[in-house]
This record gives sequence, C-alpha cells and structure tokens, in this order.
Amino acid sequence: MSTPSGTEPTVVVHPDADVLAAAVAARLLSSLADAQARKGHASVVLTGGGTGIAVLEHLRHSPARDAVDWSRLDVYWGDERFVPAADDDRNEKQARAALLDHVPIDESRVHPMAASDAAFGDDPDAAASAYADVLAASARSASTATGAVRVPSFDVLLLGLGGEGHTASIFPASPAVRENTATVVAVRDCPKPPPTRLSLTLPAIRAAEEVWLLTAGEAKADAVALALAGADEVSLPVAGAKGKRRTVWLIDRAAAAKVQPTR
Ligand SMILES: O=C(O)[C@H](O)[C@@H](O)[C@H](O)[C@H](O)COP(=O)(O)O
Repeated sequence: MSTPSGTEPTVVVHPDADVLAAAVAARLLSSLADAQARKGHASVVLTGGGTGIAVLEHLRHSPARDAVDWSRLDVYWGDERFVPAADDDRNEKQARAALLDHVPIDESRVHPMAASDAAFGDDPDAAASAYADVLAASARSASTATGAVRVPSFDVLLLGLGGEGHTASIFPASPAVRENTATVVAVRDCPKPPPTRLSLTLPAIRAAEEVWLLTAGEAKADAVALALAGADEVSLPVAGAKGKRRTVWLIDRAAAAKVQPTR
C-alpha cells in the first residue's frame, strides 16, 4: 500500500474488523500519549458508527489504557445524531458506555454536541452554531486556532465512512459537502437514519493535525478505492477528509479489496 510522503495518505490494512479496532485503539493510545508528552495535553475527535465505537471498547479493555492521562484529554465529536440525550442512537451515549464512563476523564474537557431535548430544543441550526462557538472558544483558549478555521488543532480526528462515500454526517452532493466557511452544520434528510444530525464540515476536518479513516467490510471497498484514487469530494465526501500533517486509512482486508496497489 502507499507509503507516507507529505500529504499522501498512509494506508494500513488489517486482517479483519476486530484486529482493525484493536490496532486502532493501540495506535490511538500511543498517539495521544505522545501528544501529552510533547505539549502536556491532547485532543481527539470521536466518530459514531460500528468501527468507531468498537475502537473505544478496545481502548477501555486495553492493558495500556492508562498510558493516556485521561484528565488532560479534550474530547470532541465529528458528528452527532440530533435526537434526545437518552436515545441509544446518540454517539455521545455510545461513547460514554464504551469508554468515557470508565476512565477518569475531566468532564470539563468533554464537549458533546447538543441533543434535541437540551438547551436548543429541536433547532439543529442553533445547536450547530453553538458547537461552532465551543470550537472557536477552545481554539482561542488553546491559542492553537488553525488560521481562518476557528477550531482547535485536533491531534487525532477519527472518521468512519459509508459505502456511498459519506463521512461524519457529510453526504454526497449535499449542502454540507459544499460548506466552506461554517465549521459545524445541521444536516437534514440524511440517507442514514436518524435523518437529522450535526456535523463538522470538511474545512473543520482538514484543520486536524491527523485524520484517521476507519472502516471495515466489503460494502466499503468501492468508496475506499475511489477515495484513494482521488475522487472529488462533492461526489465522495470522504475523499476530502485529509489531515494537515497526516492522513491515515485504517482498514481491513475486505475494505481494501479494490484498492489499486501503488507501483
Ligand atoms: O454517526 C454516524 O453515523 C457516523 O459518524 C458515520 O459517519 C459512520 O462513521 C459511518 O456511517 C460508518 O458507520 P459504520 O462503521 O457503522 O459502518
């Protein structure tokens, strides 16, 4: 698979979905511990979806779990389902059950996107705008604003992807994929239920130091191959998910089945 060079993505293929999730958990522990050793704190953007949550489950059970100082980790989400807080579809609820409720995290450093029965009621635009304000404030306080994009300089931003090429809650040919100024948007009528969501936009995603794409299964093989072959982001949003410093595709053999080997 391709080797890291500049903005070229790194592609790492694991035998199956479970080894992939365990390997990503180990990689994430090391990356966050390195960031904390370097600058005293670290930040991660979590993703929903089966692979993303499986990684958190492996993190929870890892013997190296406490290599990360959980009290100095800032946690954000790349997207969220705009449903009541107690709804099992909430990415935050799933992340807390898988990991966050089991580690000594500093709750003031955990930044969930609003639920539909919280401060903004059932107004996803207000909830999206409020999260953009949280990101901007975090950028100012950490004085790591990434230039024009008012978000913190996320150390690792995790993303899953759909078979048709969505990532976070950015779907093909949608208003969200064409958004080039807002950092967070409300998304309606999503093909993947539930229909209403909040999502980082591609400019916000591309402000991350590292973007890791996590996926498994043959249903994702076309999207993976097209993205790595340079598809345009409007028709395949995941193709636009790139880190400032590094982009890493962490996939299993089934999802890698149609990737053209690099010469
Ligand atoms: O909230 C969501 O639904 C996710 O953010 C979404 O982008 C997910 O990561 C992909 O749809 C992959 O999901 P699976 O890993 O379950 O295929």
